[in-house]
Formats: sequence, C-alpha cells, structure tokens
Amino acid sequence: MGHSGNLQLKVVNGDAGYVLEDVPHLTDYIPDLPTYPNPLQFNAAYSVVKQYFVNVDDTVSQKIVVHKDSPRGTHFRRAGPRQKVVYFVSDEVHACIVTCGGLCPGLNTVIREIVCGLYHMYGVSKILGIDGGYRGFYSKNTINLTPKVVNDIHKRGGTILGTSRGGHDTSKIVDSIQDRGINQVYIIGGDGTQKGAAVIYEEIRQRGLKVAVAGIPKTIDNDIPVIDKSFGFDTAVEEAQRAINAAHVEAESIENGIGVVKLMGRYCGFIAMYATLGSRDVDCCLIPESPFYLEGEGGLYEFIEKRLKENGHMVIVIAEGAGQDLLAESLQSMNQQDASGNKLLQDVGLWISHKIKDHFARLHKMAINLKYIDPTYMIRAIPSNASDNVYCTLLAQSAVHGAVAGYTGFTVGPVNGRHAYIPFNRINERQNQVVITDRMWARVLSSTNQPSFLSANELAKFKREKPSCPVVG
Ligand SMILES: Nc1ncnc2c1ncn2[C@@H]1O[C@H](COP(=O)(O)OP(=O)(O)OP(=O)(O)O)[C@@H](O)[C@H]1O
Ligand SMILES: O=P(O)(O)OC[C@H]1O[C@](O)(CO)[C@@H](O)[C@@H]1O
Ligand SMILES: [Mg+2]
Repeated sequence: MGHSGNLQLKVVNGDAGYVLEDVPHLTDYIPDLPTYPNPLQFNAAYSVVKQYFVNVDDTVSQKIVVHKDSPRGTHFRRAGPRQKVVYFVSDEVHACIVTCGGLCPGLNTVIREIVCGLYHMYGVSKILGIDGGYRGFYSKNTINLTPKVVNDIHKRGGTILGTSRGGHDTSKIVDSIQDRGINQVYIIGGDGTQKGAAVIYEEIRQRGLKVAVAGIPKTIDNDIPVIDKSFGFDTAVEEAQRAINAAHVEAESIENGIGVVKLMGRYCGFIAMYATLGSRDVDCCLIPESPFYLEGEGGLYEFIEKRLKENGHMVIVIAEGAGQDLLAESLQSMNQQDASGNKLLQDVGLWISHKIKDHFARLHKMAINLKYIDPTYMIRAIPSNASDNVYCTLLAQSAVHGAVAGYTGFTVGPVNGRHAYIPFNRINERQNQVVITDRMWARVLSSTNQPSFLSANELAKFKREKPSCPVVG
C-alpha cells in the first residue's frame, strides 16, 4: 500500500482500486506519543462483547453497489473503540462541547451521550459546555457538564448550550482552547460548522497541540455529503406530516381547497421530498433542485387547475429554497445574508400562495380556497424521536472513541449503515442535494403525479451535469 497526500489529505491506495481516505491522527504531528490500554476492556457492560475493539485495518466502503470488475473504490476508517488510547484516561482528558448553526432535533441527545460516553466508558469528568456557539469560546462563560446535569436533556428540543451563527474567530477560539487546557473538542453543527471545525483543527495542528477535534454533523436540511442521513432529519419529516395532514384536512373540506405547506431546505429539498413520500396526500412537491414555472402549458397553474377539476382539492409542499429565481424576478431581490454568510431567502410559501390566489382571481373561472401553513421552525425545535435518539447515541460514542484513540480532524457519520471517521475535506467539499435524475425523485413524481416542469432539453442537461448520488436515494 502506498501513502500520498499533504497536511489535509491522508490517502492510502491499495489493491484493486481500493482507496482509503484516512483521517489525521495526533501522532502525525506529535511523534512518540505514549499509548495506553483502552480502559473499556474493564467495563462490565462491554465484557460480553465478543470483539471489544475495532480492528485497526477495518474500513467502510463508500460504494455499496459494485460490479464484478469495478474498482473497490473509496473507503473510510471504521469508527469504534480502539485497543490503544493516547490519553491517560481518565485524568488527562479535558473535553469541551459546542453547538453551532440552526437548531435540529437531537442536539441535546448528542450532548448527553458525549458526556455520558466520556464519563461512563472512559471515566472522564472534566467536560465543559461552550455557551452560544463558536463565539462562546472567547466571549461567554462555560458550563460544567456531568451525567447528572445532562440526565434528561434529550427530552427537550433545542440545545442546552445555546447556538449562534457567525462569530468564528479561529485564533481566539484556539487561544481559548489552549488557555483552558482543553484537549478534546467536540463540535456539533452543519456544513458551516464543519468548515469552522476544519480550520480549528488546522490551527491546532500548526501550533502542535495535543488536542483532538471531532465533528458531529448536524443539519435538519440533510445537506451534508457522504453520510447516509443527518440526525434529526427523520424527526423533522415526521413532524412535517402533521402540517401536511392539516393542509389536507383543510383542503378536502372545502370546494377547490388548496393547502400549501412550506418546509425547511435552504439549498436542498430532502425534507420536502421525504415528507411528500411519507404522506401520500401531497399533489405537488417543489424543491430548489428542480426548477418550475407558473404560467402556460405544463406550468404550475395549469396543473393546479387540472388537479382541482379531477379531485376538488390539492396539497402543495414547497421547500423554502424552491423557486427563488422566480421570486427574484417578481420581487426586488434582497441579497441579504445571515451572520454566517448564508443567503437570507424570501418567503416562497407566502409568495406562491399570493400568486396562485391572484391567478385564479384574475381568471374568474374557478373560485379557489387556499390555506397556507408554515411549520418551518416547529419541525426543528422539537426533541428527537426514538430512532434519532439511538442514532445520536451512536454518533456521540463513535466521536468519543475516535478522539480518545487520538484521531482528529474528522467528522463522524454512517456510511452505508456503518459509522466511519470521514476527513473534514470530504465533508466540506460540496453540499448534498437531491439529484433529480435519480430514482428517488422519480418516486416522488410518480407518487404525486405532478409534471416534472422540465423540457426534454433541460432534462438532458441535468443528466449531463449531475452525477448520480451514490448515498441518498
Ligand atoms: N468557512 C467557514 N470557516 C469558518 N467558520 C465558518 C465557516 N462557515 C461557517 N462558519 C461558522 O460556523 C458556524 C455555523 O455556520 P452556519 O450558521 O452556516 O450553520 P451550519 O453549521 O451550516 O448549520 P445549519 O446550516 O444546519 O443551520 C458559524 O459560527 C459560522 O461563523
Ligand atoms: O432562521 P435561522 O435560525 O437562521 O435558520 C433557518 C435556516 O436553518 C436551516 O434549517 C438549516 O440551514 C435552513 O433550512 C433554514 O434556512
Ligand atoms: Mg448550513
């Protein structure tokens, strides 16, 4: 096997096209680090486990569908407890946890399980909660986290640590880490947060500090690539059903009733797509990845008229990032950004509701009754459901095992069902989006029976431009 790469990339090439995109280890820049036996082997709960520790050579394959002669492809290091650890646990570890970006169901569960994992599996009791996101490192007080403090936080929505956008000052953050003697940093957040985690890791490495940096991916939008799905996503999709049900009940109770539901999804339509497929009451799902138009043959107005004539009512689900080009045409574009530099979107749900009402009022041939439901924050401010709780537990424990073993500069997450350590650069190189030329979007179209709103030429263009998504869908 041959190694290649620089500070960022640790790539190992093997036989038959096998590629390991490995994560950094503290020993990459701190030679001769002493190691210690993993204390987990004395843990009563784990004594029944046949194979305590993950084999050092275990990797997780990114490509699950293979052909007889195809190369073995990209792999990631398998997550889990290691035989040797690089911290003299429990005394040496001083950990901290921070949550950044928007809320997401399960944040408190991940915090709880990092604290309980560190404490119960590795005997760590020095764990600080950073208050209010990245800027909390240098401008706020910290909170001492113990299993007792976090005991029932998973039953609450939000994050007990608070969160924020903006305020990432790398050198101030690393100064604070250094000054406080912190040597494990757990960073929970979305795409922006993981980019922030990558630069924190780089700065720590430049300074030669024995500090492990572990990212736990959080995004309600499911826009983080490589991993199967982000935590809280299922809970959000489930909660979205309540809004869709309400829209459906309202719409079918009145002549020519239309229920419009806006769901989150700034740049991608995963929530809208899964909520639509989960519901079966949705007649039209509009997402940022699939352009649509209103007027004329094959447009949205024509489809609404047809569906109302057929069924007497209809439900439209629209992701917040859908149709932004149309909004920009008809409204003056604001071009505003939030504190993290994310584009602030105009309310497409409200806009489309007005457009539909105006259109049918102008036509005079069909009186419609439109109800607009906007549950956007309700679907992310709730506690996570049971399966997300289990998922959060695995993420937290995998992150803890990795950091204690000396891995750093990684985001943890499931790849084809197996948890893996994924290098930051892989997580940060692109955003996950619905690929409308994949089967999952076709399933939506065939479930709603809506038009694709794409001409043959546009479809061909999409097929050329967008590679098939190997993970989601
Ligand atoms: N390129 C970057 N480099 C350093 N820090 C960044 C970068 N992008 C974003 N951040 C920081 O990460 C934090 C969170 O970013 P952001 O507000 O975009 O949310 P997010 O993590 O993407 O979560 P979500 O989009 O799911 O709400 C902010 O404090 C922001 O300053
Ligand atoms: O209003 P906030 O807190 O900035 O969050 C809104 C954004 O957060 C997200 O949930 C995640 O990025 C987006 O879908 C949404 O645009
Ligand atoms: Mg983001």
